[in-house]
Amino acid sequence: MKKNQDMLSERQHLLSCLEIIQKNIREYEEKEKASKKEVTQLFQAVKKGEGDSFGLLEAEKNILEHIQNSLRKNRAALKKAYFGRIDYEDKSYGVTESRYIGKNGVTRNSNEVVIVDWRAPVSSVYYENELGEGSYEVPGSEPVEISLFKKRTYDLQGEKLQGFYDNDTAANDDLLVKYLSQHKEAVLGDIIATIQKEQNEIIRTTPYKNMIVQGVAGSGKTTVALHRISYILYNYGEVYKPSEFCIIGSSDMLLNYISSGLPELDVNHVRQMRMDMFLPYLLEKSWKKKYKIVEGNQDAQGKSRLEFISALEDFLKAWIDRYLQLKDIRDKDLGLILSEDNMQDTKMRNPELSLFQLEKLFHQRIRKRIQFLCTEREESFCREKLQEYKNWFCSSKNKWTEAGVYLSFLEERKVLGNSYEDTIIRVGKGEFDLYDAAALCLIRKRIFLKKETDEFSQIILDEAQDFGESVYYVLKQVLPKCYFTIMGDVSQNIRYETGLNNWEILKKILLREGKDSFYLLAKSYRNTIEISEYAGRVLEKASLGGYKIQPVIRHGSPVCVKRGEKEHLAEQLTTLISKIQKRFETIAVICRDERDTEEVRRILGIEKQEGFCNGIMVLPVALTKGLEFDAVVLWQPDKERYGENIKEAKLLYVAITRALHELYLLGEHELTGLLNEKIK
Ligand SMILES: Nc1ncnc2c1ncn2[C@@H]1O[C@H](COP(=O)(O)OP(=O)(O)OP(=O)(O)O)[C@@H](O)[C@H]1O
Repeated sequence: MKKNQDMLSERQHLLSCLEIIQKNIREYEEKEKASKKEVTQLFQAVKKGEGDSFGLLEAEKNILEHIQNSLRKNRAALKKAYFGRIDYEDKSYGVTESRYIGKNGVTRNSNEVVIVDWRAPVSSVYYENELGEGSYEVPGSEPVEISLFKKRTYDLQGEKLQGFYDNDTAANDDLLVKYLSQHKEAVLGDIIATIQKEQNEIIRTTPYKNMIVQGVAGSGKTTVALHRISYILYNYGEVYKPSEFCIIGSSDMLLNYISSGLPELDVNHVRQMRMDMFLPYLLEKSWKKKYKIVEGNQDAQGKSRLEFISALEDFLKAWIDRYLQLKDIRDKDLGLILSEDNMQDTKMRNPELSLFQLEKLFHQRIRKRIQFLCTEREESFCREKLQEYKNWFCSSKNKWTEAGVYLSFLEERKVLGNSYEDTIIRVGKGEFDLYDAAALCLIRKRIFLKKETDEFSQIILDEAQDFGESVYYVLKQVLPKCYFTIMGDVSQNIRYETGLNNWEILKKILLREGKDSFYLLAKSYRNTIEISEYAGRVLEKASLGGYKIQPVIRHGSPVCVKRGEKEHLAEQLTTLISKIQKRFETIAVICRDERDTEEVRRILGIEKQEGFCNGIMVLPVALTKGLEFDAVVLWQPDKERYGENIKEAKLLYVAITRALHELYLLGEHELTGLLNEKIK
C-alpha cells in the first residue's frame, strides 16, 4: 500500500520535473535563436571593421556556448532525468532536504536547483553514506554534518518510471546487474548511476594529490579516471582548465577508445598523448625534426630500471660540478665578489635549477655585487668590471646537445662494464626508444632548461604497467608541479621485461608519505562469473597469486572451447562469427601476434582498423589492452603461441578479460597449459 502511494507520488514528481525540463528547453531554444542572430550580426560588423565589435562578438560567442551547453544538458535530462534521491537533515541548519540526483543538473528559472548534478558535493552522500549520521566534503570548506534517512535508486526508461529501490547499500545490486547485462556500444559506458563506494572515493579525492590505483581487469580504472576528470573540472573549474589535463596511454587504439567516452561526461578539450609522443613533446625544440622514436631493443630492459636513471643523475651531477667549478670570485681591485660558500649554498637550496639557470642566477648576483662594490667609483670603471665578469660562467656557450651528453654517459657506462652498444649506434643515427627519450628529458632538465613548463597540471596515466620505472622518475622530475593519477594492473603487464611487475618502486618515486594514496580495486564489473573464473585460472600464473578478482554476480553462458582441423578452421570461424553477430554489437577476434591477425583478417575479409569501432574487430592481443567487447573469440590459444611462463600468462589474461558476455576459444591444437584448471 505504502509502496503504491510512493510510486504515485514519485510518478507525479517525475512529471513535474519533466515539465520544468521541457520549459527550460523551450526557453533555451529561444535564447539560442536570438544569440545566433546576434553572433551573425556582430560577425558582419567585425567584417566591416566597426568599433569594438570584435570584443562583443567574442563575448556573445561565449554566451551562445553557455546556452547551447544548458540546452544539451536539459535535452539529455529529458531522456533520463535522475537516478537517485537522498533525504537528509542538514545538521548545521536543522533543515530537512530531499535531493534528486542526475547526470545533468537541472534548475528552474536558472537558479532553483531541481535536480542536483552527480558531481556536486552533496551527491557523494548517495554514493558513500549509509542511513544514519554522516557527512559530506565540500571542496575548500568544512564538511557538512547530516543525518540520512532515505536513499532511493530509480529505474527510469526514457520518461517512464519503471520502479525504484530503497537501499542502504551504495547502489542497488539489481540495478548494477541490469546495467552490466546491457550490450556494449563502441563508447565507454558511463557508470554514474552505479558508481561504487571504493570507486567514488577515487573519483572525489582532492586533485592536489598523487595516486596509484591497482585494479584487476574490468574493475573500472579507465572509467573511474574519466569520471574523476569530470568531477575535478566541475568542482575546481576556477583552478583548472581542461587543457591542463593530459591523458597518457600506450596506443592510439586505447586513446581513441578513451576519448570516445569524454564528451558524454561533459569533458571537452583535455589533451591526450601516447607516451612515445609525450616525452618528445616535453623536449620542445630539443627534439630535433630528424629524430625518430623507435621500438625498444635489447637494452630497453636495463634502461627502464631506476638504477639506470639514478646512474644518469650521478653522471649529470658530476657534469654540473665539473663545469661550474665553484670557487671564490675575487677581483684584484674590488676584493671578494662572491664566495664559494655562498654559491654552494644557493646550489644546494635550489636543486630544481638546471646548470644554465644556476649560471644565470650567479651572473645576476655577480652583477649586483659589482654594482654595489663600485658605488664610490667612476661609472666607466664599473662598466669595465661588469664586462670582465659577464662570462664568468660559460656553459651555455658550449655547443652541447642532450643527445651528445647522453652519448657521453652511455660511453662511460660502457667503460664501467655495461654495454649499450646498440643504443649508442641508434642514438648516433637520431633513433630513440621511449627510455632514451626519457633520459633526454632528464638531461634537458638538469643542464639546459631555461624555463619550467606549466602547460600541464594533472597527468592521468592509463595502463600504467606498460612503462618502466625510469619513465616515471623522469616525469616526476620534469613536471614537478603536476599531480599524477596512475591507473594500472601489474597482472596485465604485457611488456614483461620493461614494464611494471609490482608497484613498490613506483610508490617510492611518486607517493609522498601521508599525502598521497595507493588504492586497490578488486571487483570486476566487466566479465560474467563464467569468464571471470576462467580468467582466474590464468591470473594465478600471471601475478603469482598477487591480486584476486571478485566478480560481480552476473551469470552468462559457459566459456566455449572449440577445436577443428586446420582446413576447416576458417569456415568454423566465419560460421561462429555470423552466429555471434546476430546477438552482439561489438565482437573481437584476438590473436597472439600480427601474423595471425593478418591471417584472420584475410579469412573474414576485414581491413586493418585504426580506431575502436562497432562490429567485428581483429586485433593482436597487445592492442586490446584497456578495450572491451560483448563477445571475444580467442584465436589459436595453444601452447606454441602461449608458452607456460609469466609473460605469456599476462598476455592470455588480458585477452580473456576483454569479453563482457561471451568467450570462445577456437584453434587446431591442444590448449596451452596456462588454461589448465587449478588443482584444488
Ligand atoms: N560501478 C560500475 N557500475 C557499472 N559498470 C561499471 C562500474 N565500474 C565499471 N563498470 C564497467 O566495467 C567495465 C570495465 O571498466 P574499465 O574498462 O574502466 O575497467 P579497467 O579496470 O580499466 O579494465 P582493464 O584493466 O581491463 O582495461 C566497463 O564496461 C565499465 O562501464
